[in-house]
Amino acid sequence: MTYRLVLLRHGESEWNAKNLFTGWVDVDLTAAGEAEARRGGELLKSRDVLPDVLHTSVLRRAIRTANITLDVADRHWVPVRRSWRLNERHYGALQGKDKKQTLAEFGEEQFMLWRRSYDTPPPPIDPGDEFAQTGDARYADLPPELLPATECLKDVLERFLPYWYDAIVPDLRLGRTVAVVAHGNSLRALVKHLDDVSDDAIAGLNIPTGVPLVYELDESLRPVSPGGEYLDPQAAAAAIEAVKNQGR
Ligand SMILES: O=C(O)[C@H](O)COP(=O)(O)O
Repeated sequence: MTYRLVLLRHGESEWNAKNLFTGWVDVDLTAAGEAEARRGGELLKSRDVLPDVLHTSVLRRAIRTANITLDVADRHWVPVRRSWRLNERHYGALQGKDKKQTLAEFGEEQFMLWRRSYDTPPPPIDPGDEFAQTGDARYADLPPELLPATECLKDVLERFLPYWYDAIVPDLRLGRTVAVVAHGNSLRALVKHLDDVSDDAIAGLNIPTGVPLVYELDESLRPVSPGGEYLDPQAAAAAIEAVKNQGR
């Protein structure tokens, strides 16, 4: 038996369009991002990849992408579960900063370390910063030690995996087609786990906005085809290049 998993990064957000580091700042989709979400739903419907359950983060750009995509695929009625554990990587003191300016100020090596390395987090955000999540109601029940001030990708994987094993895997084992609608870096963390990508090689992996990535998983929940299959490979390749070159 194989298990079907659909990964989808939210559509273009307002801060993606402005080239700002976003992290846990709760920005909305742009009109283009909404159109990407609709296209994602059309692709799922046309390829008969129909989610039976969906897991997403507690951030608007992912939640709205999930709602639009499900609606277009006529799957608006399936259960949706939300967790902070699927949030984008917390970008620390870089939240709200311009990517181009950050590259110019700190140079290529530091920029790439903060943006794409496995275990180098950006500087922590000050709790009083306008882009910090201090007092955010959605994290009120979170033990303080779990609320990040910054994260590297390793941190994201460590807080994602409990949800993967406790919430997503049981849905897969029931034979359900499971959609995970999340963020560029939380999905990079999951892909690293699924495809066993090395700590060095993960720096070269980028996830496009709005293009469904379908994995068929074997009994050990390992991909039958490493890397999965984008339902629109051409759109995915173009969007991946755009993500890779952000800030340049
Ligand atoms: O949080 C952000 O800034 C974006 O969603 C992801 O940004 P990145 O592709 O620069 O990591």
